[in-house]
Amino acid sequence: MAQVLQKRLAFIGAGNMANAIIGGLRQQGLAADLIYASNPEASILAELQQTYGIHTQTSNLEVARQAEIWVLAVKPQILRQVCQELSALARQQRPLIISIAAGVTLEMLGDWLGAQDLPLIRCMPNTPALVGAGASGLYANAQVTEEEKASAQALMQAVGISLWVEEEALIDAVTGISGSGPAYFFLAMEALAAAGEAQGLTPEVARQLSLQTALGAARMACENTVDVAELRRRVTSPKGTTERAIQSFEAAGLRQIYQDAVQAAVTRSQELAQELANASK
Ligand SMILES: NC(=O)C1=CN([C@@H]2O[C@H](COP(=O)(O)OP(=O)(O)OC[C@H]3O[C@@H](n4cnc5c(N)ncnc54)[C@H](O)[C@@H]3O)[C@@H](O)[C@H]2O)C=CC1
Ligand SMILES: O=C(O)[C@@H]1CCC=N1
Repeated sequence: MAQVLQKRLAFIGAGNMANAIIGGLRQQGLAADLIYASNPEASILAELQQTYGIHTQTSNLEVARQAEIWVLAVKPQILRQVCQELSALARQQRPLIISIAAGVTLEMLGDWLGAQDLPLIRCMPNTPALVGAGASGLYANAQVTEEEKASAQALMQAVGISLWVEEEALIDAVTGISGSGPAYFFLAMEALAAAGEAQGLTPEVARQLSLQTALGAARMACENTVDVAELRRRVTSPKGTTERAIQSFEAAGLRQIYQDAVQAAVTRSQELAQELANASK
């Protein structure tokens, strides 16, 4: 973090994910003065400015001009236009450019920015960054220096864990596991609460029991040195209630359901790359 504290950050696109990272950085004590964000919607910027005290502008160029690190946080389908808008400045200013867009390859980014020799990082974060519990995967091109890698690592570590992958294609796997992953756990919490309601609990009691159980299980899994499968076994008394529930999950093919769901997300990430490449032709 010490290194990033010296750097000015520009978030180009200030939606859900940028918000989560900015919120996490502010909670970690990063000075508001070092953070800039742009978005076409003035109302979004006003809220960000009010909540976090950061610099905001509707102009991407003005915000980018201020910063040494750019975080490209627009939807994949808009990123080409944004890169083209910033390309001359990128070549002149040579910031470290971090894209968090799903499915957008470093080669596409280089094409859209008009130069393949810019320092570019592909990063796949997730929204729990907002509460300092994010998980990010990172991949850098050959132009990124060790110092810049350390800055990107420190930036993402300020809001959670941050891991480098060895091949760019593995960012699609990261997207399928942790980028989209919070939604899988939210769905599990919704489903467990709904099952509680079906058993006669009030919605509020079912919701609280579901959420607290998810929190407790996640904390035990992360804070304990014991493997999660062993933690599961410790809940599962022989001939008891959990055993029946786990048998029901296994019979329904839950493990395969996870494999299929992650594969669907990874395939979509690859498809996005293909669609964006076709649209660039
Ligand atoms: N939401 C998530 O959980 C995650 C999202 N991502 C990636 O982050 C990126 C942003 O996703 P979200 O924040 O969910 O989307 P979002 O739609 O909430 O945010 C994008 C923002 O960009 C703004 N925008 C539109 N055109 C613009 C332009 N020309 N210049 C600047 N800003 C512009 C929009 O007004 C919007 O506020 C996507 O590429 C997505 O793949 C990555 C990991 C997780
Ligand atoms: O759903 C999406 O496409 C983005 C990328 C990962 C999480 N949200």
